[in-house]
Amino acid sequence: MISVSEAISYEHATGPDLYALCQQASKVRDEYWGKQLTYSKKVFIPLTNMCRDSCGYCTFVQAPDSPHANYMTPEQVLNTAREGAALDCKEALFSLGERPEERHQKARDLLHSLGYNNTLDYLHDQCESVLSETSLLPHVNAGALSYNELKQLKPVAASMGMMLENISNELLKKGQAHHACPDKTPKRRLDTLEQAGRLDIAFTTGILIGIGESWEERVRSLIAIRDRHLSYGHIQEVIIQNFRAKAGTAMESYQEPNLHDMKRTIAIARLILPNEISIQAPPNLEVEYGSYINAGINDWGGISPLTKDFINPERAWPQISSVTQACEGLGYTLGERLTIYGRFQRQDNKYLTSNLSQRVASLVSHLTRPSQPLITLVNH
Ligand SMILES: O=c1nc2n(C[C@H](O)[C@H](O)[C@H](O)CO)c3cc(O)ccc3cc-2c(=O)[nH]1
Ligand SMILES: C[C@H]1O[C@@H](n2cnc3c(N)ncnc32)[C@H](O)[C@@H]1O
Ligand code: MET
Ligand code: SF4
Repeated sequence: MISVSEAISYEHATGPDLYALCQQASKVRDEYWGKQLTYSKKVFIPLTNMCRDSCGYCTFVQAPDSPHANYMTPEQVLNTAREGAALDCKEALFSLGERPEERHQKARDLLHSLGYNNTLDYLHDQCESVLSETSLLPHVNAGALSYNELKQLKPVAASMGMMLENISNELLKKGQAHHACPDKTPKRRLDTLEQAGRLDIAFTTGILIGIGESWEERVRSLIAIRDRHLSYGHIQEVIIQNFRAKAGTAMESYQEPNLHDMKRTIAIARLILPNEISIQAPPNLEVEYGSYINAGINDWGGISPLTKDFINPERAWPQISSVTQACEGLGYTLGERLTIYGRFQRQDNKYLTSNLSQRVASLVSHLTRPSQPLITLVNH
């Protein structure tokens, strides 16, 4: 494992130094994960786009006076899930704004008309409905949650997630990405990781890069994730996500991270985090996403044949056949996985309630196998 000071020393690595770093990370990936990359075939369910936070980079959030500010109805949720199931999707990704009812009257009114006082109760029931009415497995990405909230959701979600974003307190200051965002304080985000660990929830997290943090803060954020995992063993994947500047946001003119920065961060993540944690980077936020492979990723995250990426709606998903080609060109195969990784799926284990465990087991047999048989060269 790489030391903190060595990781920090790679801040400006380019040329041969960056190449060597990526080679080292790829070797570690190949030894643990082999020559197969994965993705999860999913539908996106943006349950509500209202939020009490206002992150400087976000276009997902809608102000309450916007005609687009809404909650999806139970019918819309089920229709999306059913259409996804018909297209062979296995995951329903619930992604939503945080506690909008604590700030906006409109959110309270809409929730009341749906019969609820609280977004997370509504989320719980919509996950339950997807579970009982379709074959999809819910994955919940609802931001920072308390112990009791996570506990309430665990029986209706196969896995959950929340991007740590970054542990930098500097980002909370005026003019910075997380100013006046109560759910983006490093304290609340780290506490969510901790509570998910106590509850044995297979958990996805990650860092958003290029939002005003320093390289050292990026490294320290990865170490903070590693430390929570070393206590509980519950982190299944870490997403390295590149900030994309969006028109109309506070950060519309902010510099986006470049490909070198992404590769450097992916490679450092692979070397900092324990091998069993999957390293994921999205293929729709970078034209040259194929070069993430040689930096050490083993997963592309969710890809949808039906719904757009509502968080980055201007960035279309590549065709799955294109991702397959990118993998094969570098000697890798592409295979489908479930939202909960294999390591957490064993029957009767602590990560899944028994009904979820059965659902997971039956879906495993329907996964699309890798694109082509692996040809192994044997050295005598
Ligand atoms: O399509 C997206 N999927 C996102 N996903 C879903 C991801 O692509 C996978 O579907 C799941 O992680 C399942 O492994 C997230 C999941 C999390 O738990 C936390 C953050 C994200 C962020 C995104 C995102 O920006 N866009
Ligand atoms: C769900 C996740 O989406 C990410 N997210 C939100 N806005 C952007 C953006 N402009 N660019 C890239 N990622 C973004 C955040 O990391 C959030 O936690
Ligand atoms: N609001 C949650 C978060 O920021 C999830 C969706 S972000 C568009 O973590
Ligand atoms: S990124 Fe998430 S928490 Fe921040 S404003 Fe958007 S929806 Fe809200």
